[in-house]
Amino acid sequence: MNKLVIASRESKLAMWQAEHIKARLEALYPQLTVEILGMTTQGDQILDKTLSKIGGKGLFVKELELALQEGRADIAVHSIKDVPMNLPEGFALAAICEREDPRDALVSNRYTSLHELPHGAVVGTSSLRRESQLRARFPHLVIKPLRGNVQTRLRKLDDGEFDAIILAAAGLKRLALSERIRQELAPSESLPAVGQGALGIEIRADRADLVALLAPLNHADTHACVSAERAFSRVLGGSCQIPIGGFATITDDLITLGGFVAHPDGSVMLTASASAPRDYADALGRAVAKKLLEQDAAPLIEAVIAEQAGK
Ligand SMILES: NCc1[nH]cc(CCC(=O)O)c1CC(=O)O
Repeated sequence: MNKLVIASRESKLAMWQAEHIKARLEALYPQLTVEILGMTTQGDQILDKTLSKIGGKGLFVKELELALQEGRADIAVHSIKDVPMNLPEGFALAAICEREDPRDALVSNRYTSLHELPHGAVVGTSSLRRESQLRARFPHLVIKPLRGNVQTRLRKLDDGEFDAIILAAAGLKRLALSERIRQELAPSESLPAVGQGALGIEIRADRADLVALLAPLNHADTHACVSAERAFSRVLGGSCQIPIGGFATITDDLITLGGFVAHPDGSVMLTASASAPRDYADALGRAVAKKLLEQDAAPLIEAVIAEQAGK
């Protein structure tokens, strides 16, 4: 193989990620030419509705998968956070790359921490996960929807529409915008989204030729943690239609996974955690999900989905 095409969304962050993978592949394989095919997805076009109402994460990956299907591209680079827990038939994740900072970050032009935000302060986020955790701890804040790519969200903050916004630290760091971060939120304050901060490389499942080529991009520890998180979310039907978070760390080959599901208003917050050896990542994810189901997560999730559909 002497030429490889990467399918990517066209946002600055997605392009940074694609360029990053291109540079890594070219360093590994000096004879390989890597091109980037930028494309707009439905998720990028529909900005007036929250993701949970327009069909969720799949909208960011479908067009890229079509390019793989039709042979216009060989691999697709995604924020793994945006990749549905179940890939469509015929696709596979060939690598999960080393995680950037997994935390959520507070960005504001006036306040330097969540605790400083006064009664009635307006915080922008369209993530039900971020919203539920904020409302549970800070019921005096007003949460308003905020969509668009990272630059769009920062512009809306700077235009004065919000007192603060919450973004993933990883996206800001990759775009060299870390100076915008006022506070990194510890996982105990804002449990990250499943897969947050990690990149996933998707291929057509029949492209066995790519598996060995991409193997050096896989990061074993990140892969183990993200597998546990995704197995957890998969059991609970995780998507951006429900407030759900899952975050795993690994030390000495032992993975520790914490997860939650909640009501968007923060009135109910079910949490669970467990540890397991690295070879049992999927089983660990399922076990933590089972602990939540034992706390009656299923009727909560059902009620939340029904409420969201009615909005
Ligand atoms: N939902 C959009 C999205 N998908 C991936 C990232 C960047 C961080 C990452 O790689 O997880 C973001 C932006 C954000 O949540 O602030």
